[in-house]
This record gives sequence, C-alpha cells and structure tokens, in this order.
Amino acid sequence: MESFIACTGMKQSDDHMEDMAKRKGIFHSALEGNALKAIELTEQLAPGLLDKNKDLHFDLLSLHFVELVCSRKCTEALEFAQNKLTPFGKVQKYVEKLEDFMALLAYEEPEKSPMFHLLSLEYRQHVADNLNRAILAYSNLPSYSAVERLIQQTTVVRQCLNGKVHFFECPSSSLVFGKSNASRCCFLGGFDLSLSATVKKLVCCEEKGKNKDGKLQWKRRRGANSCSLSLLKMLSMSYCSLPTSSHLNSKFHTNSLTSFSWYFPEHFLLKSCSQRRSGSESYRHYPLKCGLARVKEAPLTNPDKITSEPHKYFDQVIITVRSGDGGHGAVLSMPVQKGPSKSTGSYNKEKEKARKKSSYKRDFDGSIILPMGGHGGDVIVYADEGKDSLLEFHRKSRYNAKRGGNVDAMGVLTSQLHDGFVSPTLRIPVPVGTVVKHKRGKFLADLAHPGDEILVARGGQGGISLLEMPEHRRNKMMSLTPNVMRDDSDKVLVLGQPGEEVSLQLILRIVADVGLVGLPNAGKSTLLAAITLAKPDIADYPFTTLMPNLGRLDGDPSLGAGKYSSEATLADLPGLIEGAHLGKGLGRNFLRHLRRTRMLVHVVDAAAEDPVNDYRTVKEELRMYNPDYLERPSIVVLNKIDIREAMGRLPSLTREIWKIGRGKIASLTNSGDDVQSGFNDSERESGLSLGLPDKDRKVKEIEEYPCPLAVVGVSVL
Ligand SMILES: Nc1nc2c(ncn2[C@@H]2O[C@H](COP(=O)(O)OP(=O)(O)OP(=O)(O)O)[C@@H](O)[C@H]2O)c(=O)[nH]1
Ligand SMILES: [Mg+2]
Repeated sequence: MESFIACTGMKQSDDHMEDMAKRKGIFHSALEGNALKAIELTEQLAPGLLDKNKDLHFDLLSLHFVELVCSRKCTEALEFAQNKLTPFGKVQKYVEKLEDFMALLAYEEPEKSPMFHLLSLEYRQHVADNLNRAILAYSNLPSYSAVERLIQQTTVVRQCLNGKVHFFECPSSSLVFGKSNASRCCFLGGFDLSLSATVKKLVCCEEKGKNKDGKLQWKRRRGANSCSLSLLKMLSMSYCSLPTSSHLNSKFHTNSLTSFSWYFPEHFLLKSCSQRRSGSESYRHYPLKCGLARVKEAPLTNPDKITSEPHKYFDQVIITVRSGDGGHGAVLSMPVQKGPSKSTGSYNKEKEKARKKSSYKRDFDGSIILPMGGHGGDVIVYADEGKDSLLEFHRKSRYNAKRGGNVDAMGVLTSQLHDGFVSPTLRIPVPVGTVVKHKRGKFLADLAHPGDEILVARGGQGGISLLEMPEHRRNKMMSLTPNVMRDDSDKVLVLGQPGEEVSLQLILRIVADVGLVGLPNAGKSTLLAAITLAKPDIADYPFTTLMPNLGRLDGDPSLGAGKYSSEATLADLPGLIEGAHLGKGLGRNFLRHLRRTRMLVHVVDAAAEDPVNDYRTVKEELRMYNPDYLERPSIVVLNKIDIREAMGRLPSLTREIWKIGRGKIASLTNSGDDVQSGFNDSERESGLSLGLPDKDRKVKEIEEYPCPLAVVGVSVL
C-alpha cells in the first residue's frame, strides 16, 4: 500500500491510514473465524453499527457458532446459540437461517452435511466483506473502492465484449478501442468507451481494411468522440481519462495487442466526480493492467453464441441473398431444306413451304420468335405471422434463388420452340414487424402487416437466341456484344444476365401498444411482472433487462369490446441512459423498439437522488432519437413510494413533473384531435413511426411537448 501511494503520488491523511489499519484488523478477525474479536473491534470503530445492522450482527455471531461447531465444542455451541442467537428467532427470516445453523449440530462431520457451505472460507469472506462495507458506509466512505468498481466493470465489459473486440495498445501507451467489421460491435457503441473526459480522450475506431502489407488499418468511428459523463458513471467512476486521437493516423495491427489498460488521474481515489470535472489539477496516468483477452475473430454466426447472448442478436441480422442468373439463349441454325421430290408437283412444293413457314411462332411482323433463356428466380422477403424471431437467420444467412433454364434446342431451329425454364421466386418469411434495409443503410421496407412483402433481388433476364448467320456477321456481332461466348462445341451462346447479390439488414421491431421506459433499475420489469403474467428478470442492478419483455394486459371487460377496451400488449424495454440516442448502453437498439408503441409509460424511481432529472433525461433521449415519441400519450409512474423518502416527496415530484410539458396532448396529425384519437389511430401512428425525422420539423424543447396524461405514485412491491 505504501509503495502504491508513493509511486502514484496520492495524498493520504494519517487518519485515513489509521482507520484502514483498524478495518484490516476487523476484516482479518472475521475472516479467520474470530468473530467475537471482530465484533469487539467493530464496536470500538463504529459504535452502534451492529445494533442497527441486525443482519450483520447475526452473521457475525453465527460465524462464531460455526467456529465452535468446527472445533467440536458442541455443548458450548449450543449454549452460545441459546444465549446469543435465539433472540433473533423472533423474526421469521432469521428462523430459517437458525435452522440451518442448528442442523450442523446433528452431523458428526458437519463438513459433509448439506449445510457445509456455512463452514466454508467463502462464507466467512462474504461476512467479512459485508462488515467492511458497512463500516465504510458508517464512516461516509464509498463502500466499494474505485479499483474494485473498475475491476467489476472491466469484468462486465469483458464479458459483454466476449473477446470479439480489439484492444490495442499503441506505442505511446494510449489506448484505442476498435471494432472489426467481422465482429459485431453494438456493445462497443453501447458501453461507449469513446470517452473524452476533461482533457484526454479514448478514441474509438473501426477497422478499415488491410493495407498492402496485410496489416489492419483503422479509421475513426463517426460520432465517437462525443464525451459522456454518463459513461463515467457507468464505469463507476473509474476515471479513465485517456490519451489522444492523434495516434489514429498510426497503423495498428492485431499483433500489438497485449493488454487492457486504464489510466487514472492523480488522486482519483480521493476526489469526487464534480471536483474532478471542474478541477484544473494535472492528470497523471497510471496504467492498471487488467489483462483483457486477446482478440479472437469470432465467426459471424455462431449458434452457441446466439443462445448465450440473445440480446445482441435476437432483433437484427444481416443476410445475403442472391437472385438466380438468367438462363442462356442459343444460336440456332435454320433446318437444312430437303430437295424437292420428283413426284411432287409445284402445288405440293408450295404447300410444304407454307406449312413450314406457318409452323414457327412468329411475331406480328412475321419474324420468327426465337426461344429465350429462363428468367432467374427473384428473391422476396415477406412478413409471415408464423415467425416470431430472426434467430434462424443466424444459422443460415445466405439465400440463393435458382438460375433460369437454358434454351433447350439442339442448335437447329424447330417448330417446337421452348423457352428456358423460368426459375420460381425464392420467398423468405420473416416475422411481422421486420424492417428490411440494405446493409449500408438504405431503407427498403417495413413489413408491418402479415403478407407485406418486398422484392429485394430481381432475377437475371434470360439470354436471347440468335439465328445462325454468316461468319463475318457473327464475328461482328460478337465484337459488339460482350454477352456472347462459345460453348465446348464452339457454338455461340447468348448468356442470360447474372442475378443480383445484396446484403440485407433485417431489424425486428417489437409491436406493442405500450412501452415502459425509464432509467436502468427504475422498476420497469417489476411493474410488468406485477400487472401481467410476464416473468422478466428483476434485480437491483442496472441493465438486468437486455431484451424487451412483452406482457399482455387482459383488459377490463366492463369497458366493452372494441376500441375502448383496455386490453394491451406492454413492452418492458431495457433501461436507457444519458446518451442512449447516440448508442450508449445499447440505447439505439432499445429506442427503436418504441417506434410501434402507441403510448409510453415512464417509470421513474421516486427514491432516486433526483427523480425529476431522471425523467427529463429519458425524455431528452427520446426527443433526440425521435421527437415523435414525445408527442405520444404518456403516463408517469413514480415508483418505489414504499420507501419513506419517496413517499414524502411524492406531491412535490408530481407537481414538478406536471410542469414539464404543455397542457394538452397534441394529436399526431396536428389536427386538434383529442387524446383518444391519437391513441386509437394505429394506422396513422404506424405510418408516422416509420418516418425518418422530419428535417423541417422545428426543434422543440421538452417543455413544449405534451405533458403526461397522469402522474401516479405506486409501489410495485
Ligand atoms: N422498494 C421498492 N423496490 C422496487 C419497486 N419496484 C422495483 N423495485 C426494485 O428495484 C430493482 C430494479 O427493478 P427492475 O424491475 O429490475 O428494474 P428495471 O427498470 O427493469 O431495470 P433494468 O432492467 O436494469 O432497466 C429491483 O431490486 C426491484 O426489486 C418498488 O415499488 N419498491
Ligand atoms: Mg428490467
């Protein structure tokens, strides 16, 4: 510790050092199983802490009990339990724990009992950690150190990136965070390490391709430098103020990859976020090697990956389709005329000639219609109600239509003229709600309704046939037409046109009536679980939800069927963070799911530090992504009012939230319709939702958008 302080130049007061030494003592006592000593020392350092924190007190006492059991001092253990532990038995949650601990006494070898984990070092470590954190909190110090948070976050980032992203350390020790075309990179945008904190930058690049020497080259990612303080928050104040963009001109290559480094500003452990932001102190950087994994070029589609990380994959995919080539035509010669038989008179001759003449198919001008090569198969993507995800496209991402048939003629023109076989259209079913785009961005279609379809690749035109002609004319024709080649028997074929190959991006947007939006951890999933039969994951850490969950409200039958029914599909979306519209925290992926919702429910954690600001943040992100979202009817749910502070400020929060926005809900068509009309007009809504942001639209402040229909305080729990 001392050498760390010396080499980083951190300033630590003597008090700090003394407290730390005491905490270390307590921690080690608990870890060694000397719980009574740990309790005694804790009482000295943090008087009253254990009286307030009953759970911790119980855990520490139970550690001592376990220690007695392990030393086979059963009578002593029993006495201790009766005196010290049984008073906790008045509360149900301790009863269950007590039963487990007491059960240890029933085994001759408690280590082999089903409760063996209570004797493990991990359990002691867990209690010791909790104790340490409680003491830190008692002393108004952060209960996790910045380094701990950093390592946690690094672990998360590492898991999320899953070895697919390149980390490069370039010669000056600056860190470049890149993405490869071959590796999906949405998480890169999501976690957005494209940070430019205060003075230094971490630059985000993407792979441009290989140069002549086979080394990878990089280009800067567009919009990557938008600085984000939210990122700072997300990375739990690890303060990775990082170096310069000038290195972008250098070439980076995969071999230089060694490790993942963070750089800390001076005194990072001591300063608060705001001080650091505004402070003008110099930043010195200290690398902390976290040993991030080496780049692995993950295959684009790996079904195992898909199942383990569905959130990255389930709603978009890139596929390649190829329409069929056209079949070839043929160069045909006229049949050899037989000499006139002696027995036939001039009448017969004429008749034969007329018969032959009429047996060929002819155009209106009398010219013979020659057979054509078959048309190559088109490729159509259509919305199929039977499909509900795009996962199968990860398993098979290439679709080829069949080529058209060649003209089936043996080099001689006959009256049996046959065109080549026309290849059938390849129809690819996708779920309703799929948006089809060209890989490089051009929007093609929104298959919002069952049966909607789009022709994505047209099959090649079949080749035409030619009549045999003199050599000099044929040569001339060949020099004029590149589309001519000889076959094995030196016959000239007129080729069919090649089919088209296109890469398509299929994006699935969920179709739901109501979208639940809010910051991570606001309680969206809990709300969905409470009012529908959906069973989303719920946990008290951000980004529990990584892909939208749908739930169905049965509605109130007393309202009657039809348009006033309160039946609705609800979509619980992953949490949005500041900068979501730029892709932070996967925000853009999540925000696009709102396009088809008709109403928004803002879930706000009323017990948070600044709920009104949280609400504004989400609204701001919605506005930046698509201002139409703010025109939709909305309800604000102030959640967690079972928490005392939240309940106390409910009236003032409600008042403040009402103030954000103007009184009347604008109709979606600006025709002055009331809320109901906007709410029920799904046709207009879906049309509107598809529209790209209207350039002529005046940029409005969030106050100028309609205020919510209702602000309600709830406790979902
Ligand atoms: N006290 C209290 N806690 C709640 C309430 N609603 C939710 N929570 C807790 O808040 C935490 C987060 O809940 P989630 O439903 O996972 O939050 P979320 O908004 O879906 O979070 P993300 O999926 O990360 O965006 C959980 O620990 C819930 O138990 C409530 O009404 N009162
Ligand atoms: Mg959730």
